[in-house]
Amino acid sequence: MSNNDKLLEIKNLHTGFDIGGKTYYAVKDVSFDVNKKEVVCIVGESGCGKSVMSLSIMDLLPKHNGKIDKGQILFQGKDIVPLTTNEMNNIRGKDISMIFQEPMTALNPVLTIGFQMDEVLLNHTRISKEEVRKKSISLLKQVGISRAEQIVHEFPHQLSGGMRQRVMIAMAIACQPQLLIADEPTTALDVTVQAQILELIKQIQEEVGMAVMLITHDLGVVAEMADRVVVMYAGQVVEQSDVDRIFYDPKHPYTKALLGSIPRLEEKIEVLNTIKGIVPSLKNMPETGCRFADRCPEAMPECRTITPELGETEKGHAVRCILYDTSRPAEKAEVQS
Ligand SMILES: Nc1ncnc2c1ncn2[C@@H]1O[C@H](COP(=O)(O)OP(=O)(O)OP(=O)(O)O)[C@@H](O)[C@H]1O
Repeated sequence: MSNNDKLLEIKNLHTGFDIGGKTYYAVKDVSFDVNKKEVVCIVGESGCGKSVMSLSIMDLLPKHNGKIDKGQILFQGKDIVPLTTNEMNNIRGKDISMIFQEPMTALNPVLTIGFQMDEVLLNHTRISKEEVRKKSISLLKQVGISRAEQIVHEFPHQLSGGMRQRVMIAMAIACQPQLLIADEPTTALDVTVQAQILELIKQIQEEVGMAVMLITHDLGVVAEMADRVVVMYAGQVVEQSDVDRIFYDPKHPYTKALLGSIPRLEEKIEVLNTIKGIVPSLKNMPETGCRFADRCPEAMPECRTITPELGETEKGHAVRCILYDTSRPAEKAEVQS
């Protein structure tokens, strides 16, 4: 992979929240890349820092207590962390777009769909008002809305959840972004509609040639969509690799536990496997040792004293676990087999 293929490079990102005068990190030392035209899925349970990480990229952190403390976010080779609000407004919606779990919260309830669609194009392009409306209608058609000419005059509440998500996708792709960030885009939808929306994202990703960073806790979605997978736990990347190796050769005990909690059709299950315990809250994050140790079936005493680093086990496959830390003495390496 050459440097020219890299679209987004997140390097040692630390995003913290000020709570009672102390900074607590929801994202701690996160590094990964998204290459041009690829789909990278970010997985992990609720509270692992997936949303905070994507809001950091978009400069949409809550201003009153959230901030990037350290690290870089290179977009097309340029660090976007130091950019001003105005400079970020130019990038957001044009080069990087985002769709959220609940489109109703992202759409303005008192403005028509057409008005909101037109606004995106008017903000980022120089085409005339008539052209803008034509383009809005054609974008709505592109996302599978056949009554586009009528829909532009309707308000968000007049549409179903699936239709609203289609509108959000149309708005997100209006300016042909290089990167679409989709944060749990189907969680609020019925199962059949979920499949249609994922299919639509995949189809548009291929048509437009954009990269997609898809945040999900659903490994079925990952299997369907991902080229590469980044597994997050408690604000850190614990494993990343191409999708096949995540499913067929997972290394980190957390990844294995996530995979173990997927119900399989061929197995008669009495009790659904779940991962025991919960993701620690920001205030209860262990300062040293592995953050997963308390829930890890493979934990050893050293896991509570040695803080693991993310290291490559083979090219393109990185794991944050002392079982796979090749820089450690040989006796540890034996545990791997
Ligand atoms: N504004 C905030 N102030 C303080 N803590 C916050 C804030 N927003 C998020 N957090 C905390 O940051 C951590 C990571 O949250 P985040 O929403 O990124 O998790 P997530 O993996 O996206 O989960 P979900 O799938 O539920 O969205 C959590 O412990 C959360 O409580």
